[in-house]
Amino acid sequence: MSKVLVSDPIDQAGIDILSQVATVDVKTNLKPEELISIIGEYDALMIRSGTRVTQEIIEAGTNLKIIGRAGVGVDNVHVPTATRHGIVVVNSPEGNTIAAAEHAIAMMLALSRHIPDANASVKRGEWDRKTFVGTEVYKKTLGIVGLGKIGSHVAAVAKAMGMKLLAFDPFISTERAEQIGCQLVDMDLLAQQADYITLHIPKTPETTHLINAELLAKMKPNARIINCARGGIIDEDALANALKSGQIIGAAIDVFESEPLGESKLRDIGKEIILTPHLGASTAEAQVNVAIDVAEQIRDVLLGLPARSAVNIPGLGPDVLEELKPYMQLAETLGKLVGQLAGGRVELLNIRLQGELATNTSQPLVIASLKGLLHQALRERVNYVNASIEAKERGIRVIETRDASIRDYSGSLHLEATGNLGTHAVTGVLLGDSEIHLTNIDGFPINVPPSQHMLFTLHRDMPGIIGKLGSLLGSFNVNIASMQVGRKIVRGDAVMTLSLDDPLPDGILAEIIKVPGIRDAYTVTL
Ligand SMILES: NC(=O)C1=CN([C@@H]2O[C@H](COP(=O)(O)OP(=O)(O)OC[C@H]3O[C@@H](n4cnc5c(N)ncnc54)[C@H](O)[C@@H]3O)[C@@H](O)[C@H]2O)C=CC1
Ligand SMILES: O=C(O)CCC(=O)C(=O)O
Repeated sequence: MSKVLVSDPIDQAGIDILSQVATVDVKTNLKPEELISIIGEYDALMIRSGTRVTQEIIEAGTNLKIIGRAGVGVDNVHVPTATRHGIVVVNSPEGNTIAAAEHAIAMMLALSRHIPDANASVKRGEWDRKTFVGTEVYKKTLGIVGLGKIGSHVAAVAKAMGMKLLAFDPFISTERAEQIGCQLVDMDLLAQQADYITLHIPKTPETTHLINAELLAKMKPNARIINCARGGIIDEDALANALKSGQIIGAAIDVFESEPLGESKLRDIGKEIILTPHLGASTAEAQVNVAIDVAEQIRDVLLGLPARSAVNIPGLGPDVLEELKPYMQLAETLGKLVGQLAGGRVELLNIRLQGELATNTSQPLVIASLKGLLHQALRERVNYVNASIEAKERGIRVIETRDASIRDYSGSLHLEATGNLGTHAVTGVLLGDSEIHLTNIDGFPINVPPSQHMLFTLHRDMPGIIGKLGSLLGSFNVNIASMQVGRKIVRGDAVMTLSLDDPLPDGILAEIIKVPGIRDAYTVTL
């Protein structure tokens, strides 16, 4: 049975799902060296934001197949190292969207009405109504930095509260922003015009210290800033100075450059600042959502299925994945087949999406084809995560083409591999929803389902040849499950496809090639 380590607190709903397929150990608050010393035992690691999954931890996780982040941000996982080692990294892109958006709104209102300090003062026994006069958000301008999932929900709620919305997000179209009711502006204009700024962007080299002394200086003197995205997007020293000097009047911060927050100038600021300990996702609902979302993906990957929200496998949204899963299986099978037919070192893989398949996204099919192609060389070391990198490192060029006009089946996939030993091509289709059929080998039409052990011969179509091959296989005690000949013209060249019950014994291929009329023979294990 597989083993999963859960190293941050996650909802029981997630543990229950993992327990269906694995032994689950929950060990929280581990020091990095403790994690390094035990991670080698585990097939999967499930975390929240508390565990930093460093390069060293990943390298020590020699059995790891998947790291699941129960949340959005994967900045606490060294994703390039995971990718390099073929480890899938998954997250829950939407499970805590509402929670984080509502926290940002709560922070904005709490700042505007001084709720934390008013509450503390009443609890101290005071009744001070003058100090805590607030401001309304109605008709004020909210500048949203990052108009993704959380930013968009913040926009919807803020609009309903009567706020004017500006947004800065270089990766979103004006039309999309308008749909959400936001005017897209550049960062400087947003800083100059907003009464409130709320951050909903990932931490990247471009966004690190995006809010710095220079930008804070451009903000209105009565402006407030909210960060429920990631620590480090705001320069904390610059923010502390801007608040102390009265350059801006308020900040509400949920995420910090270093967490848990240690010594910090931010702690010394009074009622102008609200600090929460990374609570954006901490709602009962969000924790159930992210735990289920990520646990299901870990379960699937441990069962050999692809994950729906892998951050290091591009282009696999849940809908796309559901539709393409059977085609990925087809691509992988064809990749294995053409790789073994080509033998030797493959230098070029041509992938053609045909018929209805031509309208689909190709990236997952390319990845699955490469995974199949490299299987012979790398076995279980190659997976959906590292197939593209491994192919690149081996100098395999990939050319993708589409031909919607090929209509012999509703959709088919054609792979052609060229290597130091020649070129081979295979075509396959799905019958029904998921039954794979091979429809062409090296230009010869066939119609056979793939099987674990297969033999292909290139021969002259002439009487007696099938019988001779059958007797030869029988003399080696190899049982033929099915056989089919594909030819273009009668008595011309032909391909024989045999499904065998057993693997071919060593040395038999050389004997097969000696049969008069047989020019070549290939054995394939799928
Ligand atoms: N405080 C907490 O507990 C939580 C924090 N988060 C954080 O909130 C942030 C936003 O999450 P989502 O909305 O789910 O992500 P998302 O991916 O849906 O949206 C992010 C948006 O930022 C934009 N963006 C990227 N680089 C940018 C740049 N340089 N300048 C301006 N915009 C840029 C993108 O185009 C995208 O629209 C993430 O950092 C995530 O980790 C998410 C959940 C909980
Ligand atoms: O796990 C948490 O509570 C933090 C969530 C978060 O920051 C995220 O999902 O990006």
